Amino acid sequence: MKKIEHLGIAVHDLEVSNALFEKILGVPHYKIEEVASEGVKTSFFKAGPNKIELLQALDDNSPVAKFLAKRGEGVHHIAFAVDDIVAEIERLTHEGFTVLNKIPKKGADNKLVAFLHPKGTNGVLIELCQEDPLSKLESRKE
Ligand SMILES: CC[C@H](C(=O)O)C(=O)SCCNC(=O)CCNC(=O)[C@H](O)C(C)(C)COP(=O)(O)OP(=O)(O)OC[C@H]1O[C@@H](n2cnc3c(N)ncnc32)[C@H](O)[C@@H]1OP(=O)(O)O
Ligand SMILES: [Co+2]
Repeated sequence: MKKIEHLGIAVHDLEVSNALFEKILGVPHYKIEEVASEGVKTSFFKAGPNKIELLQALDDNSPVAKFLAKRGEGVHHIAFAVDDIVAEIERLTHEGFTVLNKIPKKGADNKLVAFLHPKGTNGVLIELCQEDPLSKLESRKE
């Protein structure tokens, strides 16, 4: 694990929470992105070298909707940056952690992501994030 890549915070209303976190952090969000495959709409802030990801559920089937219904708004996950997400998935699986998706999936902000079940991580949902090499190619095409 290289560093904390972002802190994910589940919110009911992205617009309301964008305004709140702009006040808290003193900077505007730099990106809003929907990740339909995860059932989330995200908003990103930079706080110095750190990143905050606000997450609103797109529908009731979203994992964030279930989290909000059960626990309300709050810290949802911690994401770590990794150089090689496939190797990390293999390493953590070998260590006995439950990796929720053995194949990395497309995340927000040009990342490939995977998640560890919180049951095996002291109740903290852990996300692994690797820069998506394809996103560099896509940005060159633009
Ligand atoms: C990818 C876009 C973006 C990015 O950064 O790129 C994201 O970060 S998307 C984030 C949203 N996506 C996910 O969270 C995917 C991984 N999460 C899941 O697969 C589920 O949420 C899962 C498996 C963690 C829980 O789903 P389940 O259907 O089992 O819900 P339950 O309410 O029954 O939960 C079971 C058990 O886990 C506890 N739980 C659930 N969510 C969390 C959480 N975020 N942090 C800590 N603990 C969590 C829940 O309380 C239940 O425990 P119990 O003791 O039984 O109450
Ligand atoms: Co995240």
